[in-house]
Amino acid sequence: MQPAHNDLEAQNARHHTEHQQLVFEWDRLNYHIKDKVVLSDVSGTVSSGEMLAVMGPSGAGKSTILDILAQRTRPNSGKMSVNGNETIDMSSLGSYVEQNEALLGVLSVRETIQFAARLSLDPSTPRKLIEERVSETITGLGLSEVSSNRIGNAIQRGISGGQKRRWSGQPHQSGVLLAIRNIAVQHNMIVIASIHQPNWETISLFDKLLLLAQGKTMYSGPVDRLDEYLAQVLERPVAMHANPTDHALDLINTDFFSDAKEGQNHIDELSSRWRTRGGRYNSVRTTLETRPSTEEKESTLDADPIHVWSQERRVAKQSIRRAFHQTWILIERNILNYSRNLLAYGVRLGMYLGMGFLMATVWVNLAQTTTDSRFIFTPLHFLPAFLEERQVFMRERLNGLYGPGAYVIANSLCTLPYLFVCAALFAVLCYWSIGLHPGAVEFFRFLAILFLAVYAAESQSAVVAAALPIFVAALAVASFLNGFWMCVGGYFIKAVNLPRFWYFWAHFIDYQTYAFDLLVVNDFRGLVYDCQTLADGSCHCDYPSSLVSQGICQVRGDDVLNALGIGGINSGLYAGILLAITLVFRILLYVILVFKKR
Ligand SMILES: Nc1ncnc2c1ncn2[C@@H]1O[C@H](COP(=O)(O)OP(=O)(O)OP(=O)(O)O)[C@@H](O)[C@H]1O
Repeated sequence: MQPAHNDLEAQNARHHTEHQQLVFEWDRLNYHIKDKVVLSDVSGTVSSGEMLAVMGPSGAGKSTILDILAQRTRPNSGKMSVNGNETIDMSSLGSYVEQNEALLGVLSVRETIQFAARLSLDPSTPRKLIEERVSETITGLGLSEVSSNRIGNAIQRGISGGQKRRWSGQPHQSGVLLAIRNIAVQHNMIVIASIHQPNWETISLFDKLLLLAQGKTMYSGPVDRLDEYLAQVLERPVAMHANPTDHALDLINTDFFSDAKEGQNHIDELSSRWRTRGGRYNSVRTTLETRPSTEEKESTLDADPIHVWSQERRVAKQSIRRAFHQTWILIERNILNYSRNLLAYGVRLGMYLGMGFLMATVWVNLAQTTTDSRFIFTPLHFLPAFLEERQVFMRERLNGLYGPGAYVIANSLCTLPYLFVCAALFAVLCYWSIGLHPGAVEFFRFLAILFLAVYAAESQSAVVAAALPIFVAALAVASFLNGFWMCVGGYFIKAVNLPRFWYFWAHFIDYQTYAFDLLVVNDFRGLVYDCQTLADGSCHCDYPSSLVSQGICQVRGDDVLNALGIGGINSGLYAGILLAITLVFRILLYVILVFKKR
């Protein structure tokens, strides 16, 4: 659904595709992982408007064959083609729906489908046409009544599990499948689904069946000829009123064989029967062997709408205009997501407010009596929301909707205003009650530094979660990094006293170093603090004071800064370095997402 450098041509091509008969074939696909044979010589075919069910016991290779057909996994050998054309980009032609489909819980059903349609269609597609498509899909899936309900997530309840499956197209119920079947027939689409233990009503909605066991083909052909195959070839006729697929699944299940070797022999025997006598059930045409020569192919290729469409979509994927368009749609979607997402921003805002309140009340007037002011940046609450967003990105990227560039730009931009609001509320709550520098310029500088530091911290968390998409693992690494940066940033030990090994590298790549130093300089420069007058009348300051020798029992802020070794820092340079570190995190995020496919 994604044309093109020439939009009109591309839409024509798409129109053709919808009304053209497609034949998707795969021939002798083999796949192994090390010595383990996962798929062995699996062939099959399915045409437009048809539904194919992939079935088999656990570990049969169902997920693997789907991954191969969707070009998410490369087979070790074998061929795949659409209308005889092997140079097909499946992500441009189809979509892949996984069992636990990642959706943004705070969007409504209609919004979710709308964004998916806008992301996949060409920028020039009229809004009216998109709305028509969206309405058709909602009606087709029987979701009209709940179309304005939210999908729901761990915190906010939304549509029911069954309705969610209907939207994501998980074929567990015959009602869902009937809806999918209607859409497939109406739009001349091919549907391939892995399905467990269907009843006869459900399986009869499928036209074809691919039955696998231990990676081998047990049957591949029309559903309504399965009982014939079982009776005539395997000599195991189906009992009257029994479900042929249940019978076939029982036959190929080796779980209850006492001996693994015996089970293996049983499957080998069934597989050999299929190889020798199954040909007439499997209607794989021989196009993969008798396809035209290269010259013939080239001359017919241009006229082939599949080829044209696929080419157009490939060009479209690279077009700058399309990239901008998609980035904009993602920004719109993020704004909706963040503004409604209690998990993503409600909790985080609450945390910043709580921290601000705590500092304001616990450390009240702290700065007037002592000369220590430190803030800790804990970006861990950012992880769950980022992981949800990342999952959605991975699915949409694998389906060819957009790339990591659009995602990272949209995420980086949309995070800014929300973090700014969090930082501003935090600053307003605690700045004056702690008794930080009373100047207005210093307040705004404080806010700017805090905002930059929080953004850097969140960017670091995004890098960690992008590389390690498991919540507890990301949490552990991000917590470790936070502790690490605190150690080398000069939080526990004055930076100048750090062991040289840590000081000369870790200290200077630590974003907290620059944030803390900037905050401390902002707070101390230009102020004078009272020191303690002891019982014997002598003056005690926490830091060496240039004023005590002049008979004044006070310490200048600049004396404190000199004692901390940061009296002479260039604030502009430090802010620049903080920005540069954040930029490096954002680039790293992009690079990780380019290479990480799941
Ligand atoms: N990355 C991998 N490393 C090792 N073995 C693997 C890997 N991926 C799959 N396999 C093996 O390949 C076989 C087929 O796996 P696949 O996930 O395709 O089966 P399945 O039919 O989808 O199973 P299930 O119904 O249980 O999900 C299994 O025996 C599995 O253990």
